[in-house]
Amino acid sequence: MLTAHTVAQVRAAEEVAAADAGWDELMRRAAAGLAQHVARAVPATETLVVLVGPGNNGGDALFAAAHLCREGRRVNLCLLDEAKAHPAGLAAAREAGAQMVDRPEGHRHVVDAIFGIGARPGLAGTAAAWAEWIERERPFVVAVDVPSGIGVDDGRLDGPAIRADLTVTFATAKHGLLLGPASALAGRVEVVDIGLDLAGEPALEALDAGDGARFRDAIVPGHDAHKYTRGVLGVRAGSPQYAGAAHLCVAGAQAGPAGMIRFVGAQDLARRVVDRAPEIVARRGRVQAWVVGSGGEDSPVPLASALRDEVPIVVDATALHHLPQSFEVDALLTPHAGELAAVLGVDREAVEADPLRHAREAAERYTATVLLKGPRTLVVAPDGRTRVNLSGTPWLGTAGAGDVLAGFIGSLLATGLDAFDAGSVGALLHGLAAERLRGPLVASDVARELGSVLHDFCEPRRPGDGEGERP
Ligand SMILES: NC(=O)C1=CN([C@@H]2O[C@H](COP(=O)(O)OP(=O)(O)OC[C@H]3O[C@@H](n4cnc5c(N)ncnc54)[C@H](OP(=O)(O)O)[C@@H]3O)[C@@H](O)[C@H]2O)[C@@H](O)CC1
Ligand SMILES: [K+]
Repeated sequence: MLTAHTVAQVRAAEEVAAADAGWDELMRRAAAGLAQHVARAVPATETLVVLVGPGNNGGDALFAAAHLCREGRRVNLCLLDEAKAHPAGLAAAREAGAQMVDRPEGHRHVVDAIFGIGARPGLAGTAAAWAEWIERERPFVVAVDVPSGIGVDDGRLDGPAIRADLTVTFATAKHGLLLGPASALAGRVEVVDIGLDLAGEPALEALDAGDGARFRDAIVPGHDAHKYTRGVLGVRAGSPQYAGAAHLCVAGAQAGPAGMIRFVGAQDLARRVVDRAPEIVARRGRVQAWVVGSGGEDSPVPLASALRDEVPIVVDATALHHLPQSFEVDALLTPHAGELAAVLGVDREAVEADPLRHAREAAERYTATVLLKGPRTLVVAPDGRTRVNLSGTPWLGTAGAGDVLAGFIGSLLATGLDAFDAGSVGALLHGLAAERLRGPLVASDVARELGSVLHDFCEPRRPGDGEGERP
């Protein structure tokens, strides 16, 4: 799992660590970690150019340059302002053999240490010209801590910024590496431990494929499990106009861990669902969770009726039009930006400009977890805990993908995960399924892939497992 914190949180933790270890030691750790990552990512035969700004971000990179020179690498330095470059770092890099150059042009490998967490968004002057050169020539770029020029805390872009292939960030990721338009400039994110203690601080989290162990016990059936102990999911989705949504929501649910699915809907639709998926029980009865709304009729009845069961619920699509004032069960709302805008009575553009704030507002207002779909899906609990989903590809922007997601999350909910975990695990695996399929893809493909993605998440191969044991 990747975690991200705000600049204020990082600064406060740095003060504490520096009081103990000293500022020079923190920079030494940052530089050593940075040098290691650069050495791994860039072939030893290539000449690097380091773009050095006026602050400690430049200092980190200058000490890293000294490391790399001592390992026999060729490193050139391009200073934004020689008078302001970190003096000790500059001396160390030059003594180790780094050469000064006037411009980065001609290099294919770049270290961006213009600005770090001390920066305002947007680059100007020479730094902006460097960003434009990178945009044009697309050398391989390693950003130090953050790509220079991004809004570090909000992921905002306000003018030119550096586009990186790899960001080597210190202590924790920063919000702008995971959220908003800036997140598209971060590339792969690697975290270097410099000894800051952020353990008690609320964090923005991003689950990854390696996090299955913490959910395995809740998801994988034990040896004595039967269909009812695994959880029963009720699905109330689809309508005469959107019969496909019922099939896709059910397909997503069937890929999940619940033991049984009940489908509730008009007789004709229910018959068609059972024709395609004979495992489905088209009869009311007890359920451990509900999914309501995907492609469903636009009426208050389905949600109100499901809420009477007092079990956790996924509220999707048309059901979002009929929200109660506040939820008393563990609820997950799954809007996209337009739907969330309608829920909050604001413009879609406002939600797109600041998705996190709006998702938090809705979560608090309705006492529900909000899963805001988008290029970086957010999952926000009513108490403010927040996860961002980093998996997926743009091919996932396809009709019916949301119906599959709602069904799949419903199944996770029925099996016992809470809305926050079910939403974030569901979004992660849905995205991983799309990554495996590459593209173009359709929503049914995603539903078919999800079962095996869930299996690998919960029971990854261990070293020593025979190849080819599993299909
Ligand atoms: N503290 C620590 O212990 C550790 C810190 N570490 C490292 O330090 C980094 C933070 O360093 P930092 O605070 O010196 O800020 P940094 O981003 O390098 O530069 C700020 C300078 O840039 C200027 N400036 C900003 N924006 C601008 C703009 N748009 N256009 C033009 N100028 C702009 C700004 O000017 P000012 O706003 O003050 O006028 C100021 O002079 C952090 O990211 C990490 O890499 C690690 O070593 C671990 C230990
Ligand atoms: K940087």
